[in-house]
Amino acid sequence: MELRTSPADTPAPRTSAPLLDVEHARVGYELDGRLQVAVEDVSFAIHPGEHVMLLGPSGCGKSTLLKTIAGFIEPAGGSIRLNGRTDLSPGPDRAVVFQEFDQLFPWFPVERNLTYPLRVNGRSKADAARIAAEYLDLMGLSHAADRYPHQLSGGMKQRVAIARAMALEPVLLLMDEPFGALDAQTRSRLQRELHEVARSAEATILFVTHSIQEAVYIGHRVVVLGTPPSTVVEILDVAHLSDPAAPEFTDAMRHLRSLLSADDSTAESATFE
Ligand SMILES: Nc1ncnc2c1ncn2[C@@H]1O[C@H](COP(=O)(O)OP(=O)(O)OP(=O)(O)O)[C@@H](O)[C@H]1O
Repeated sequence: MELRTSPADTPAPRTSAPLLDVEHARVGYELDGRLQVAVEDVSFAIHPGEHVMLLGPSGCGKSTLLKTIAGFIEPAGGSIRLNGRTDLSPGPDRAVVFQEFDQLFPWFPVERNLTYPLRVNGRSKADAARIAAEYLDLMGLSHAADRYPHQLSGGMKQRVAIARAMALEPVLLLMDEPFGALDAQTRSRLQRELHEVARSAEATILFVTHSIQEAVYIGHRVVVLGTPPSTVVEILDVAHLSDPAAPEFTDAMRHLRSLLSADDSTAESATFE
């Protein structure tokens, strides 16, 4: 099988202009007055409607990159442009879904968890209620609209967090291992749901994962990062792969596993599903 790859800093050509353009990004943390570099040199682009997966060993800087794109961290070098703009202070144009189950407002029922950020961002009461109902329905949560977060399973909480983020209709949805804390069965159900919902809503997504299977299933492209301080090892086109039973799907997984294990000598974790 021929795998479609693109050189690390020249993403496959697309007809539209990139929504997000990351060029030679360098990111680190100040410790004792010195910059500890987590991400050395990373370049990739995301076009409207694409789902780009960040895959790499533990500690290689996936979350750091995602937080930089969210505007929580200033890059130390290179450039990150969103719709041509380099001012990336945090805003509702980039909604973030995290791994933790406690990201919902515990004192609000599910419906209010969705309407509250919509109201804060200027939507009228009627609009917020209509949009919340639409996204709760999309994520199969209409029956749980009046429940409080503590009355939900872990999988339901993550579905609410995804519905809330999508309801903001961000230009870019940032997901940091949103299914990482779920049991295997719930995780594959949510992967299927996200696969369907994100494609039908034409959402543009940057998704951090440890799971090779998840990367190939949900992604259009997989950006593989190496050991820290990270650079891009390869960008793999997997847009045509959505059937986990297909031999091409297994071939892509095998290829990614070999890339990751070849680059895994100093990684904190060597396990990739
Ligand atoms: N707030 C912080 N202050 C200082 N160093 C940090 C901070 N957050 C992360 N780091 C360091 O930056 C590096 C990259 O961490 P990051 O969490 O981005 O990696 P990751 O690839 O997302 O890891 P994992 O897959 O285990 O979640 C690590 O060495 C980590 O210890």
